[in-house]
Amino acid sequence: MGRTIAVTNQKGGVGKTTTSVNLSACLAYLGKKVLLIDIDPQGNATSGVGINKGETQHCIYDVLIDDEDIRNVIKVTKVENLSVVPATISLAGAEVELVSTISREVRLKHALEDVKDHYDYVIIDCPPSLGLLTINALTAADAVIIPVQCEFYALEGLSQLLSTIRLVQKHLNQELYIDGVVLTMLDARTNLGIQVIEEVKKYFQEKVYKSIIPRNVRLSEAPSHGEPIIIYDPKSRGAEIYLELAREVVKNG
Ligand SMILES: Nc1ncnc2c1ncn2[C@@H]1O[C@H](COP(=O)(O)OP(=O)(O)OP(=O)(O)O)[C@@H](O)[C@H]1O
Ligand SMILES: [Mg+2]
Repeated sequence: MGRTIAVTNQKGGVGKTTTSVNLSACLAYLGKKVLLIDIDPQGNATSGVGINKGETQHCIYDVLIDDEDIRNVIKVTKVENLSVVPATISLAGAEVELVSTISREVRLKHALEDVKDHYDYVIIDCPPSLGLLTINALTAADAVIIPVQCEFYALEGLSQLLSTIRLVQKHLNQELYIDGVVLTMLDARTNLGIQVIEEVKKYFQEKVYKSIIPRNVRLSEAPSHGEPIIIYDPKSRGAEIYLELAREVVKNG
């Protein structure tokens, strides 16, 4: 049976999308069948795997709000084994529209029931908020990956995220667990980065992945070419480290 993993942190710009796209592509590279779900109205994961948002008719919005069959929304990507459920700007309205919708927290979970078992991994790229879109992701997921940026305010907001996860566990998804915390954008030249690593390890202990993602220019360039790093520059440090992370995730189950 496949595993569904939500990549989440309500803090903006910590590496959620970079991790979702590249972890998905690396899992696919390892021979796993992967479905990447973009549930962020910014649609960065969608364009990050080479899907043109302007030419996308249906997106995750139609699934969540209009009960469109998710199978009609899935698109194949140029990465073998990797498909995507795209997001477009129309999703921006969903957060408000969901409020008055029946079973508003379980819409994604129900939509995935038909397709989940066709994939080894379903990876969900969450928006930078703890609203209903993220709640849908946490309710549909088996596990959570939390990217934490190696910078001064790294731990800020994490207690709010953890209490949201606990609330979801209590009321919506008892089985939800944290697969791991991934440290991102490490600048190894600074002491600050090392301090943050120690602090995060003290807090999350063995939940911190051994693969720590360094700042890598190739990782920041790849999205503008619509390619995950494993395609854009497979020999780069960014590709190596996301492949290592993918192996850790596979080892976890
Ligand atoms: N390891 C890295 N090295 C260099 N640049 C990176 C790295 N990880 C992410 N970036 C860049 O940092 C920016 C933010 O990353 P990303 O979009 O993945 O964060 P996010 O958490 O998804 O943001 P948002 O909260 O807006 O969805 C992007 O421009 C991305 O290209
Ligand atoms: Mg993002």
